[in-house]
Formats: sequence, structure tokens, C-alpha cells
Amino acid sequence: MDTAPIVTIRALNHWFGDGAARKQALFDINLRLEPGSFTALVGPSGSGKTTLLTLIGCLRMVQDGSLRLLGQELHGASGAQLVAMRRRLGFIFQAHNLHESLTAGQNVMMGAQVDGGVRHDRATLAAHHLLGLVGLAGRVDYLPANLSGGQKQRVAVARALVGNPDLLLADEPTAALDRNSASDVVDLLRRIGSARGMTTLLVTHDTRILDRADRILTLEDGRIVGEEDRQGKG
Ligand SMILES: Nc1ncnc2c1ncn2[C@@H]1O[C@H](COP(=O)(O)OP(=O)(O)OP(=O)(O)O)[C@@H](O)[C@H]1O
Repeated sequence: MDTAPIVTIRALNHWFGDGAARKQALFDINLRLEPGSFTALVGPSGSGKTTLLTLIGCLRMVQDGSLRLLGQELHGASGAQLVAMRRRLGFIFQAHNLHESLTAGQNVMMGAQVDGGVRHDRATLAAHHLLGLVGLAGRVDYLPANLSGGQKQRVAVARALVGNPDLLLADEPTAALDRNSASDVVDLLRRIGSARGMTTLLVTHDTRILDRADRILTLEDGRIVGEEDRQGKG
């Protein structure tokens, strides 16, 4: 098994705005994510969590410092290279972002096709398999409007995982869920993630996720101010 870090960040800084409005959002971030690890990123509102997640997710250009993702340096990477790298990642956001006019199965297939460019029949099989894993085998043909909040978020989990990502990035994936649905989603992420050797980085305030994380990183005012290794405690 390849044991090279999935993400290695050195002396990363990031700014928003220009001229007098220019404001630094991240300061001297240094970080490694090892293969298969499950890391939670916490911190107050405005501390830079989403900025860091979107830089790692190739959704922003790296301005200063080094960010190596899956062996490739993102500082100086072209737009096309960032798009190619994004195909190797899975994303889950607080709002599930499902297409309302597509069924659960079709929504998950979007993940397979967009992320892997796989053939239609294989994408269908993969979508059905994933929906089974998240406990929605009987809901493949349902539209999102006919699913509960927890079920919709489980469809979003299936969609993020169907492309077999090397790295899963999630921004408050359980924030909109009730207690039971949130626990289900966390269990799923841990179980499927560890079965596949996937690396996971989540922004969260949810103690149910923090209890299960291998590692908790705390950001404050754009700096990493805390790092708790919880391996073996979860
Ligand atoms: N597109 C943007 N333009 C200008 N400033 C931004 C932009 N995005 C974020 N910022 C600023 O960068 C800082 C970090 O924001 P970020 O969204 O990363 O924080 P966060 O920790 O994710 O917050 P929250 O928990 O509220 O989502 C904040 O001061 C924010 O105002």
C-alpha cells in the first residue's frame, strides 16, 4: 500500500480582496493527511476552515506556499490540472445539492460519470450498489422531494463516494440533520471510508463526528492552533 501522504501543505498563506481591502485568511498552514485517516477541522466562524478545504479541493488557486495533493503540486497548477485533480476527490456539503428533477439513482450516477467518465451500465451498477450501502436500496427511483433530510444527505454521501475518491472533503455534512440521521451519516462515512482506504477531511462542529475522528485540527484567525491525535480513542 502507498504510504505517501495524501495531502502535504507547507507554509500556505491565502488572501482575499485587493488593495486596501486585501485581507489575509490563512497564515503559515503546515499539515499532512495520511492515507486512510479521518480528520476533523474545527474552529470559530471566519477562522478559515472553508478556505482551507476549498484550496485542498482544487476549488481555489493556491497563492503562496506549497500544497501537494495526491503527489501533485497545486501551486502553479493550470485550471485544467485542477479540474483533473477534482475528479479524484469526493465532496459533501451541508446543503445536499441534489438535482431535484433527477431520481436518487440518477443523482448518484452524476457522481460516477462526472468523476470517473465510466460507462453508463457500470455507473448504474455502482450507483445502485452505493445506495444499497447507505440503506436506500428501495429509494433508487425516488425524487429528492420525496425523501427525508437524512435520506437526501445519504444520497449525497453515495454520490460523493461513487467515483471511488482518494480523498473525501466534507463541509458540515451533518449540520442540517437530526440526531439519528447525523449518526447514520457519520457511521457510513467511517465504515465505507475505512473499507476503501479513503482519506477524509471534514469541517464540523458536530460532537458525534469529533468523537469518531482520528485527529482534530483547530483553526483560529487563519492559523492552526491545536492538533489532537485521537487514534485508538474513537
Ligand atoms: N470570497 C471571499 N471574499 C472575501 N473574503 C472572504 C471570502 N471567503 C472568505 N472570506 C474571509 O476569509 C475568512 C475565512 O473565511 P472562511 O469561510 O474560510 O471561514 P470558516 O471558518 O469556514 O467560517 P464558517 O464556520 O462561518 O463557515 C473570513 O474572514 C471571511 O470573511
